[in-house]
Formats: sequence, structure tokens, C-alpha cells
Amino acid sequence: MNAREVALKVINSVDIDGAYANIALAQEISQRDLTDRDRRFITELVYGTIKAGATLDWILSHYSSRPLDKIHPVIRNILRMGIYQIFFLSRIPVSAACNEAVKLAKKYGHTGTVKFVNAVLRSAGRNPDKVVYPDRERDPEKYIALRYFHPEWLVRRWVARFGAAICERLCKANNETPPLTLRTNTLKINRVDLLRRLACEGVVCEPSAWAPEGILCHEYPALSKLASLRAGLFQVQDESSMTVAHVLSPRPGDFVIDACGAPGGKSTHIAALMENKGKVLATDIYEHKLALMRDNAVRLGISIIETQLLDAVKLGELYPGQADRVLVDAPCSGLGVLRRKPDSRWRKNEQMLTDLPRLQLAILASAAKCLKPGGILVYSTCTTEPEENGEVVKSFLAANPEFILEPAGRYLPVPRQEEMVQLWPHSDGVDGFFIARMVRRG
Ligand SMILES: C[S@@+](CC[C@H](N)C(=O)[O-])C[C@H]1O[C@@H](n2cnc3c(N)ncnc32)[C@H](O)[C@@H]1O
Repeated sequence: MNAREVALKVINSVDIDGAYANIALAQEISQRDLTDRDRRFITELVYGTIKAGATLDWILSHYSSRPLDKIHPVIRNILRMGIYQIFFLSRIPVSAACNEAVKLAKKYGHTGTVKFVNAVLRSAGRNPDKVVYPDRERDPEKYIALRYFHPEWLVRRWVARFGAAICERLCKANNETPPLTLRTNTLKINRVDLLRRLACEGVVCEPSAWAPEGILCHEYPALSKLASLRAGLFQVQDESSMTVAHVLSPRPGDFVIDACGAPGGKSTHIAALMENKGKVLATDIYEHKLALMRDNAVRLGISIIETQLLDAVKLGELYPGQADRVLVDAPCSGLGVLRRKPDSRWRKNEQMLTDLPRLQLAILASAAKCLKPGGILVYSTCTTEPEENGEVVKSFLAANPEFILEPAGRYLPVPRQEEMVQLWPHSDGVDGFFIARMVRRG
């Protein structure tokens, strides 16, 4: 199977079977002995074609004589992949994109579909200017949605909130590939030594400006090939996610509850900040995710994390008044991390912003009961939407006057003025994240 066929297989499993793109891609890649070049090309094709899905269909509709929903899904995906190469991968010659799509159509279609694929893609290659987008001034939402590969409902929200220019910057940032970021496992090594070690393993990397343990990797071999990963010298984690444990500021010997803990990026960070002394109780509703956290803790040399399969809404009844610190890294719409997973933007809907705040508030209210007087409560999400962030915190504070909001920005490794911190891909260059810190009156 050549690279394009592998990519098509992954795209089909996402589009037709509802698989998650990152998981389906990792499975296909791990089964094959691929060169780094092929691995990168497959990733680019899969992520690009999925991310640009609605725009590719818009473009296709200018060239296809048949309505897209009447085309067999596999053939439609061959066309989408071809259009993606012709319009968005300028280094690929149009002839190569067409010829390779035709070869795939021969394998997965019949004579009629081969002719159809050939005609559509050659016409698109010959006459790319035929595509007309909505007018930017008259219909900015539709224009941004199509130009920047975002669902229209989300663009409507952001345009209403920030105006078209900022919305455009945000959508653009969501399409950029973020660098791989690592958190130094300070229980085993310091950042300077890890940077040296990674360089010896062929990683082009630099320190992060956001977190003292953070490392940005710009070029790197397959992670599984790195001895430093197996030795537990680092954890993969985004920079903004790394700031959360600093805002929680746990101390060695503390009892910390991480209410929505799996797969453990923050729990393991908290344990490292505690120098592996004290106890971190990490709860989650998925056992398989907790198992991942336990494996990770072993790899990182952490012994103070205890996991418990639990609906965090019940935490308050089980551990009332016992914890020094509580983190609620709540389940959320994930609208701050769209740049991480190409298919995620197409899996979201506006209803989530009505449903999730109820669960978020219920978890926050229950987990907060676990705190000792004087204890610290941190609420975080990887979303950008006020309903899931500031409004949840405000509702919680209104119903729980024994909690006081503290300026979370002051506790960031690089302090900021904000009371409640909102990080953004377009202005901060990191995943979108929200962090609020509260203290229970002593
Ligand atoms: C944002 S993720 C947490 C990420 C984690 N803190 C980390 O840093 O790796 C939210 C987690 O909440 C879990 N979750 C969802 N509903 C829950 C509930 N009612 N009780 C406990 N955990 C829940 C999900 O399974 C998911 O693992």
C-alpha cells in the first residue's frame, strides 16, 4: 500500500465508521514500516483532508456534475484527498494528485467512477479559479467558515463575540500544527539536561517560555523510538495545560484530589511538584483511562498517585473536608484545542454549551466539599466559551459564599493580571485554556 492509499484507509475509517482520526492514524502507522517522509505525508493528507472537509466539498461542488451525496463515500474521499492536494499542497504537482487518485479509483471503483474522478480532478487542476467563495464583507461567517475550515455555528459565535478580524486570526491559529510539547519529569532530570539528551536523540527542541518544565520540539523522530520517553524523563503535555498545576501550587506532603484526573497529565505534574511526597487521589469515570494514568505514573517513577473509578459528582460525600488542594479539570467541549485533532471541530455542536455547564457545576460543587478550610480549589477547562468557564465559576461562587476567587494569573509561571485566566491559540500561541483559582475561607 502506498502512502496515499494508507491515508485513504484512515480517512474512510473516520468518515464512514466514525473512528477518531488520531487513533486510526496511529494504528495504521504503527502497523507499517514507513519512512519518516511517508509518515509525515500520510499525516498531512489525513489531517488536512479531514480538517478541510466542508471546504473540499464546497470546492468539489464547482466541478462535480453529480451531487456529492450521490457519490460512493470511498470515491468521495478519493476526490476530497485529490482536491486537498491540488488546492492546498502546492508542492504536489497537479498531475501527481490526479494520477494517484485515478489509480485509487481503479482499485476501489469501476470504469465509470475512474472516468468521473479523472474528469473532476483534471478540470479542477486546469481551472482552479472557477471556485467562488462567499463575499467576505456581506457574509463574513460563511466566508471564514469555508476559508478557515471551521463549522459555521462556531464562527457565528466568535464573530458576534470578537468581530470578524479576531475570529479570523483565531480560526487561522486553529489550523496551524502546534509543536510537540514535553514536560520535563523533574523527579528524574532537570530541563537543561533533558534538552541535551533530547538533542542527542535527534530532537530539535528549545525551552518553553510558559512553564519551567516545558520543552518545544520542532523536529523529532517517532516518539516510541526515544529512549528518554521509555526512561520516564518526560510527559507529553501542552504548555497551557502545564500551567494548571502551578496555579494549584501543591506542596510536598499535601493531600490533593484531582477530580477528573485521567489520563493523568496534570496528576503526574502535581505529583512531581509535590516531589512524590503526600497523596494525589485521581478520580475518573473511565477505568481504561485510569489504567493509562497508572502505567504513566510507573514510567515516571511516581508512587503517590492513587486512582479511583468514580463519578466526581459523588466526591463531596466521600471525602468531606479532607483535601489541601482540589483540581477540577472538567470535561468540556474542547473548543480551545481544535488545533490538536483535525476531526474534533466537526464533532462539536452548540448544544454542548448548554449541556456541559450543568455537569461542570455539579462536579465543581461536589469536589469543592472535599477541601479543608483554607484549601485551594482550581477549576480548569480546555475550552474558550464563557458558558463553560467564567459562568460556571460565577454560579459556583454565588451558591458557595465560603469560597473566594483568587487572581489565578498571579500564580502562572509567567504571571498575568487576569482574575480568571483565558489562554488563546491566536494571541498566546498555546492551546486555549481556562483557569480559575478559589480559596475556601479558613
Ligand atoms: C479534560 S479531561 C481531564 C484531563 C486530565 N486532567 C489530564 O490532565 O490528563 C476530563 C476527564 O473527565 C472525565 N469525566 C467526565 N465525566 C466525569 C465525571 N462525572 N466524573 C469524573 N470524571 C469525569 C473524562 O473521562 C476525562 O478523562
